[in-house]
Amino acid sequence: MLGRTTVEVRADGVAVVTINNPPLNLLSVDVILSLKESIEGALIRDDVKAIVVTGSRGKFSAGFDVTAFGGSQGKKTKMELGFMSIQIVTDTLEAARKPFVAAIEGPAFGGGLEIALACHARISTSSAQLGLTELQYGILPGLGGTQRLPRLVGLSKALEMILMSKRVEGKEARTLSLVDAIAPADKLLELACQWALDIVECRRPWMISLYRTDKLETLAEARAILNSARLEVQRQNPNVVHPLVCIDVIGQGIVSGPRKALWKEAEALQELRQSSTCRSLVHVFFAQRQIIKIPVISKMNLLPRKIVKVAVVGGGLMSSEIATMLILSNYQVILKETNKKHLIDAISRVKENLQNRVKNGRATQEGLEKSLSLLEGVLDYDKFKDVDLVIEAESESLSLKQEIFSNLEKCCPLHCIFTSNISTFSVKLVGERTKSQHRIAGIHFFCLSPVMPLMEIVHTECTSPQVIVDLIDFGRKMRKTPIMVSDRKGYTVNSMLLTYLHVAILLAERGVDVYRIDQVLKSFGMQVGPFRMLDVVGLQVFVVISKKFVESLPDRSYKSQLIPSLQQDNRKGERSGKGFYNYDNCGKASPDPKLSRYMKTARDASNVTFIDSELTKLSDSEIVEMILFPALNEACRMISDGVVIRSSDLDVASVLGMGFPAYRGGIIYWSDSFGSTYICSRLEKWSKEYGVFFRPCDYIMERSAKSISLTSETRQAKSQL
Ligand SMILES: C[C@H](O)CC(=O)SCCNC(=O)CCNC(=O)[C@H](O)C(C)(C)COP(=O)(O)OP(=O)(O)OC[C@H]1O[C@@H](n2cnc3c(N)ncnc32)[C@H](O)[C@@H]1OP(=O)(O)O
Repeated sequence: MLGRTTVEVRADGVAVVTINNPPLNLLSVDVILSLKESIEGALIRDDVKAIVVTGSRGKFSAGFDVTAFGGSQGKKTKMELGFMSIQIVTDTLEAARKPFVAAIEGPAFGGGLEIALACHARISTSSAQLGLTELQYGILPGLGGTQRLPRLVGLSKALEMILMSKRVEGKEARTLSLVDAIAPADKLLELACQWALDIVECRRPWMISLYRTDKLETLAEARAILNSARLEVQRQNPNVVHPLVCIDVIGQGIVSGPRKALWKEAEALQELRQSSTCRSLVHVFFAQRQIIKIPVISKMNLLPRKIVKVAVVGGGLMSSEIATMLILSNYQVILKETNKKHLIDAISRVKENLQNRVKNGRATQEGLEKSLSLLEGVLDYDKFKDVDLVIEAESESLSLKQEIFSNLEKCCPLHCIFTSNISTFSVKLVGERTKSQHRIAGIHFFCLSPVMPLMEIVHTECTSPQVIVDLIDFGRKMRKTPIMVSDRKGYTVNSMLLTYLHVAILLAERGVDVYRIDQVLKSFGMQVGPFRMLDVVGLQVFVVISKKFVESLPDRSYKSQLIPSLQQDNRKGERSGKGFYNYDNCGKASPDPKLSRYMKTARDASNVTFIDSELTKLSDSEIVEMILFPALNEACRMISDGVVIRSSDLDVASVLGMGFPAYRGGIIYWSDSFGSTYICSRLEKWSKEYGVFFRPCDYIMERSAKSISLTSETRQAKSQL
């Protein structure tokens, strides 16, 4: 269907071409063809002196509809190479004999921003969002962005923005010279039209981004910058090619001229959009958008209630981290402890967290003071009468938690939501002694929560839809991705993670080198290997969470003395300077040759009398399978138990909560590259050799028997939502 742009010619001779494909004005071949038609129409009209391009309803354009990318779907929109980028954007728009100005409000991402880059000037609002986000989908900017952005903001900045899919706000874009002026939303169109007329009257320069050189570094500098960018992406992401391809295309423009490079960009886009990396990343993108959709509740059209004041109960490490996140998200926070010294310690930790942000340039001293002014420490419940949300983060004692919830019911207003930052108990059990079950839920921030983008919302069968809507909104305001899980003793995403860590310990105890395991998993694409992860999380935290897991699910966990033996020697992980690795003053990790000593102690304690030569001979891919299939097994249990709403939620959870590589699509999606039969047979084999820990769950066995993939939704999930 064509006709996704409109044209209005104003009395002053400016034609306003509006991209009109709500809600986000996404681009498609049809929209681009309609844009071409509108532009050509305006160019041949004698009464049109200049053209302003904008988007309808306060949104410039969020770029191409990414469903057009990735494998077979991508082929549907295959068209003549370079048609959109060269024929339309470059030769029709940028080369036009009338000036074009982009008026940008809201999102201008990917192809949307690329259209704006080809205009002769750009005006935006200060809160507009601009970015070339294509690499996040395994492709590269395909409408000339690889050539125009470096020419507008300089090569270094452009590389940073493109390689990291970085989004900037209008005001930052102005300082980068990405936009020429900032205007308030209600004056944006007026200023853009005036600017366009000023270009006609030669009062402002007519800039063609593609041929600008004033911001480009010298050739020698450019080569050095490109080389270091190549090394960095190879170091960070050795398994994907699209960042390197993108750097090459940018480099070609600088060395051989932008026109030639536009062709190379078009060719590269054509190829990359059909890659499995693109398919996986597009899957993760949509899975992430799906995750907050709860079919039953969506139909109720409930609006989230405003949460202003949040109380955090408990003064431990986790509480300080939660309080820090809350004040950084501008919530008023009460931090409650029972003991004055603990309260002072907790507040000091919050201050320390904030000071670290100032030290590493992520916040200013003024910002620190503003954040701290939102925090109040208390020793009783007097100030709880107007809190909207309580997050209980006390130590893992059921009776203590139950007592706190009973007190909350007495001291908080009726609308207040009670949550527990739970990891090992059922939320229902925690709230059992109250009559407020409808407003009780779990919120699970993960270890190292300020950097972990995942937040679990644990609902019971009594949690009200309104509370769920409120908590999803709360999570998003905290810039977390909320995943809804049903009450299952807290072992949701953690059960995947713990299984992953337990099997790594099992292999290490039976002779596979710890550092090899880490290196293999890192090469596979995990953010960090399991042992490095244990050090980062802290061995004590692992022991506390793991203990309950082992107690409740002895068949699905592996008991080892490895970690206790390290702890006995004061090796507690990165924070203590030693764990599985040694850490220098800058936190750099290096392997420790003395580790074998602890291995021996652990082996003796577990009665593992010999090093398993079969295991020491495992290939890299076998190590990956042996460590990740049990986690996948756990994920499948969650699907069949209805803990999550849909299997793709666990793909997101594995990426954001475990550090699973997004370019493999998440743990369930990845399983399709093996098939259920292979996975089941491997688990069965290991189960015979190394114990029930590896036994495949019914879900995998059933699917294997029928040769059905683990991702296909043949059975209605049993989620309560
Ligand atoms: C050739 C070119 O160089 C290639 C490109 O242009 S690649 C595309 C670049 N564009 C992007 O990266 C933008 C991605 N989108 C976003 O970041 C966010 O959607 C946004 C910040 C623009 C808006 O966020 P928000 O208001 O929260 O809305 P959000 O829920 O994310 O999106 C609304 C709907 O649009 C969909 N959507 C958003 N961007 C989309 C895209 N680029 N393609 C397809 N669908 C998209 C979402 O899936 C969602 O669909 P649903 O309602 O059916 O679930």
